[in-house]
Amino acid sequence: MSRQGTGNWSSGSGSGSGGSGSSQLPSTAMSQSGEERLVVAVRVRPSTEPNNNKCIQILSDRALLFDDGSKNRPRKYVYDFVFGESSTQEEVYKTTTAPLVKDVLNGLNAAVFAYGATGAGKTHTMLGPNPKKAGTPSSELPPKTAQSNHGDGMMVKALDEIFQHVENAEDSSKFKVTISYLEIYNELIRDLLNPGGPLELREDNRGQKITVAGLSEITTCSRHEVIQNLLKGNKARTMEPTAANKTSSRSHALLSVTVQNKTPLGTKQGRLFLTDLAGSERAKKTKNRGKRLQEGAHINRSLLALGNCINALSGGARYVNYRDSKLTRLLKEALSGKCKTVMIAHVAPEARHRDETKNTLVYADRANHISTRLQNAGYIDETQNIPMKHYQNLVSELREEVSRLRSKMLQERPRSGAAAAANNNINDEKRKAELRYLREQIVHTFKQQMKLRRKLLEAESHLLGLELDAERQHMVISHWQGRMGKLYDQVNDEDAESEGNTALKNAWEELAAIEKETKRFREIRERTEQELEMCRQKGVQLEDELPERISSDEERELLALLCRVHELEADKVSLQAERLARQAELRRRDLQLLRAERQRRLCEDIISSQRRLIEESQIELPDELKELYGLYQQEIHASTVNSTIVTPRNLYENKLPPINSGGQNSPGGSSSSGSDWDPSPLPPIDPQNPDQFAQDGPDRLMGPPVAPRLPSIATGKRANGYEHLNSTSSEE
Ligand SMILES: Nc1ncnc2c1ncn2[C@@H]1O[C@H](COP(=O)(O)OP(=O)(O)OP(=O)(O)O)[C@@H](O)[C@H]1O
Repeated sequence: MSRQGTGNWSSGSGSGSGGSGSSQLPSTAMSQSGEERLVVAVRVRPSTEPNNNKCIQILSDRALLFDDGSKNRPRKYVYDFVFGESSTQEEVYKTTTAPLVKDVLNGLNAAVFAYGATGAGKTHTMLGPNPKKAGTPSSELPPKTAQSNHGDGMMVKALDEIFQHVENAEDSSKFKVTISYLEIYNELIRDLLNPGGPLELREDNRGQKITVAGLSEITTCSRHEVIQNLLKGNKARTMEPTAANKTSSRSHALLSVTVQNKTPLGTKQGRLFLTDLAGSERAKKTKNRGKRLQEGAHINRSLLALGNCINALSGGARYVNYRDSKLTRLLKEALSGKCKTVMIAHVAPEARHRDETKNTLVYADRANHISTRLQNAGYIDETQNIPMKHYQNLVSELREEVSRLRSKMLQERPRSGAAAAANNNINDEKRKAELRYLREQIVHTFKQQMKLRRKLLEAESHLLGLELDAERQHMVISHWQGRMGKLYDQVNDEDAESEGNTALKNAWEELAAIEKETKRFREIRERTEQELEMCRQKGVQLEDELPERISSDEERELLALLCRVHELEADKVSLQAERLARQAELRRRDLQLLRAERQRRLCEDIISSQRRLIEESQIELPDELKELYGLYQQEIHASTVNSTIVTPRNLYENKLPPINSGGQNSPGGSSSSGSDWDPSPLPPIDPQNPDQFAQDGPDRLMGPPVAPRLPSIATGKRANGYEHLNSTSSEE
């Protein structure tokens, strides 16, 4: 067993793809277009009341009736699956989680999360009955003596199946299974495998890769060990008795299982996220006070953030705010389409719980409308910072082709009748013409292949550019929406005249155009890939005809020529990829700079305001603060001393650097405390223009919205040389 202190929560390149894997999920969940709906199951826990006063009636394995207690007719709800009170853990597992486990073993990502009001049965489904008190689950026993593991929850069952698969594999040493297990309690992340202080959530500057700093990851080949750890983690989880549930989970628990499998093509990686959410609750009903009440508030807030994301996603919103809680940040990948996701909503059947039950059913109904486009299954990408996988694939394809041709060259082929005859009569005109024709055909196919490869690369690079443009517009939107206290909302036309609204409106429009363009180029890429595949097959077919028609030496010569062409092409693609990677990196850094600049401006804004407050209130500065101002002064001094050209402005800045962006104060300009450091050690501010910074502040920086670097897309064409990619034909 090994522990690592990394805790990379997002999946890296091991991304999901629809289609493969023997999914048992309903056909409605997967459409022909590759769009995938979030699968929603509803489980009704057994009633705890002897009377038969229930608000739920099961109609079928997909539908139920809900009676809201009013005079209205009971409402019918339809989901992907409905599990009644007598449903077993095994049934729930087989239908919801087992298909995902198969996908994970195939290198895809998948997630299951249990949702519902407190006491509705989430923990029972995910962990089994009484997980805190659980002694030895049956699954912990060696397989042959296991009597029954019917009670185990989805987590144990999934781990069990994964390890069974590994044990049954021809070479189990090629597999690596890693788990991490955390809880979010009162918006703090705790490691359940190695309990200690709260852990920090980090994300890369593109907001794509989420990591939990210091989270332990346990890598093991032993099923026994991993389940032991899971049980240990469950015991460490925060659970307290409440009026609503004797063993109420007061935290969200997130288990991540990563399976790596070494294959001849590289290491496949799939990841399964299993989440037991804390239950939503009503303070009145749970009678919670003090600490319990505070916990409840945190739980509800994060579930509200999750609900907002579900609403936004189900309504087809283009921008979804995952940032409102740690839970949504960690579940971003599960919700946003990078993996197959199943939500198991839990409800209590008793009439007295009808309000909570209704909320859950409506929530689940909304979630049922979320559809996403899954990404292809992936291999671990060593250069995760640069999305150049496509180029690497192309280069390795070409190299594979070279080695295939080489081995063909070395093969001793039996001379066919035609070839032998050819050797006997070297001047046979007909044979020569035939050979010429064949050669031309082969060369033509290879030329075509090269052309298609180039087209693919161009489309890929254009898509990369669009991705960065979209990122830029998202930054503008999040900036203005945050600034104006709005979330997810599109701009209302009525108040569109303010600067912020104009910036937002433009950014949304720009984003819509970028999305349209992205869709178009994805289609182009898909078509080109298909054409390339057809072309490749044609080439192979022509090569196979060679031995029938020409002599061994001629064949070798031709194959050697093709090898050379491929080698040159592979080198060229490598260089091209490197150049594009650098370009992409530069553009990404541009974005980082913009973001850093925005933060810097905000900091300066804060410092200036505080500074004004200090001076106006004539507060004596603490020594540490004086020291910090001194350092700040030195920093600016150093940067101006390093500047080679001395201008009146940096001469002035040497002496008295303004705290804000500088340059606006006239040399020797007045500060509220005088024109020099004495008596105040503080840099001057301009009392004539207190809003000077506000004018030059981050709003200015973020708006007017930053236009994409690529030429305008409003015309439907980008004047950057990509128009030709619209053509679907691979003809010259
Ligand atoms: N399907 C089921 N079969 C048998 N017992 C169940 C089932 N579902 C729930 N229970 C029992 O109901 C009680 C409450 O369930 P559980 O603790 O799983 O709810 P929960 O939704 O996780 O609540 P909380 O959000 O407060 O943690 C437990 O005693 C549990 O054993």
